[in-house]
Amino acid sequence: MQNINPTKTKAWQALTTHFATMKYASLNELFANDSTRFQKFSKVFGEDILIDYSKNLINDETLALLLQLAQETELSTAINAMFSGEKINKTEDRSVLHVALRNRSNRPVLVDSEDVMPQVNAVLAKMKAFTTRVLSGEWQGYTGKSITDVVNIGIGGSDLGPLMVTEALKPYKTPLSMHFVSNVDGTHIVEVLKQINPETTLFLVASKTFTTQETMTNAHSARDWLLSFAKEESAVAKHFVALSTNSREVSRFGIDTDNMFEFWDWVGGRYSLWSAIGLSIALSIGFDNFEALLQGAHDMDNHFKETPFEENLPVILALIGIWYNNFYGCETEAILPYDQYMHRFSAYFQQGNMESNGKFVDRNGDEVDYQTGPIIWGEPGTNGQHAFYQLIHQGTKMIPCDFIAPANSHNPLSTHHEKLLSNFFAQTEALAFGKTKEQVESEFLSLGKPIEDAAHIVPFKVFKGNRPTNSILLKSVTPKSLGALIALYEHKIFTQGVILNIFSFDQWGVELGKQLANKILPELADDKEVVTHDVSTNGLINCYKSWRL
Ligand SMILES: O=P(O)(O)OC[C@H]1O[C@H](O)[C@H](O)[C@@H](O)[C@@H]1O
Repeated sequence: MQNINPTKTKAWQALTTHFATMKYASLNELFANDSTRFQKFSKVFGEDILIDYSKNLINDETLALLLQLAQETELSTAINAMFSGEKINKTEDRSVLHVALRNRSNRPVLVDSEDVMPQVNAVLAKMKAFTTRVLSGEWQGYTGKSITDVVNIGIGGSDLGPLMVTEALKPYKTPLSMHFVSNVDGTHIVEVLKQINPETTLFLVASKTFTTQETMTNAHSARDWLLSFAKEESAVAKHFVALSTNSREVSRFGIDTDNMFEFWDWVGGRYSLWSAIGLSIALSIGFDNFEALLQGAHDMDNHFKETPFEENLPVILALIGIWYNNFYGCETEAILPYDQYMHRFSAYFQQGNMESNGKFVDRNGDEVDYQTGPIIWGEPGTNGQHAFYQLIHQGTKMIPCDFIAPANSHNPLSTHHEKLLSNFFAQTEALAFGKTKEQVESEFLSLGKPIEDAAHIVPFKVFKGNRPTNSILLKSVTPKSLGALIALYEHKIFTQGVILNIFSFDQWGVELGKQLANKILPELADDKEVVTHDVSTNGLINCYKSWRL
């Protein structure tokens, strides 16, 4: 795989020239001039996900040039390298194989000449057996009672994925009550402990490294809490399991490695919900549904691996993202699910995307002179409409948005879903086509008001439109369709990382803060004035010391 600077490709130069015209393009005109635009720029995945990317500031030439960019930056080679287990995470010397975790075809996947599928399947079998024991009531706590509550203790990828999926798939809930503790702020665990009974609670300590400060602190507090009731160290084995790659640290914590569900260094934290880290998902929705989630992702993996780029959905979405990020200069992208159950979806991909592609050094180790990953944000609709959509519609920044909605609600209550979807359809229409001065004026006239009386207000009611969106309509949110949707976004991020010539699977950017916090922590142990930092940091620490009770 070569490390190609995308800005030095022929396609990039051609895109720069093309952009000089396209920056004046109008969605109104693009639609008016091509009645086949929806057919051309939308695709159905499987039979239950429609992706409409026609409301983007693109034409045939834009896509052709972007596809050429993917060719010139050797995207196919990179895709093959990932799927075949090459160590494409070069800065950590690791393969990137979350796709192996959901490889339902069991095609061999080699890491250092060894097929990883037997290990993957063994852990899945262990997760299945465990889930069955917990759900059947056979797994019992220290007083012989069955489990009613599960607390996942983890942070980052060991929290966001399982939390997002268990929320998104709540309609498939087993009787177990799920809780998630991530923040080292004691409030998080204290509030969860108030809701649970030590005799019937199972703690899943979810940490790839098993050294993460927040998770270890919360896990120790949970263990102390349990032992304050159970009194016997042996209770720990009945109430704690570990999801990790680090068996040594798991044993040191006091969890029997029989109660450990293993995964491997070739699973990135933010791509780990498919691994043992997904145990909370399996307990929350049952193992068959967890397998359906894997299947959905596997179907998307096959699509990504085998489909020509011009039909390849993750590739198309990635290229459109690059068009806005690197040519229009858009700094952010919003993900807006019109599904209350998916309320953590944008938070999940905030980590997925920003931790993967928020890099300023390219694969040669040189500083880039172009934009890398965008800022990802979002909230569920229609709440966002009543909060920040004003700026999306009439602000001075272009914010490409993904609108996601299910055609069928799990809660078809009176007209709620039609109302929700009418907003979903209306918003992308309004963003694309806007409302002209003439339209505003004719609205006044139709109310019988003289236009002179309204003139002062007209400019404020104009919507310039031309604001790009993708619409993703799912038949319904099921384990399988959600699996495919998550994998779609994962591969979009991968594609952008390859084209932008950065390493998407490390996260060195989180280290410095951790390092400094480790230095500061012992300085907080006493009341002595701190003078070892810059004056601002010293001032803050010393003020804290003087205020603390
Ligand atoms: O699973 P763990 O090893 O506890 O790591 C939890 C998280 O911490 C780190 O700071 C990384 O930025 C994340 O990618 C990771 O998911």
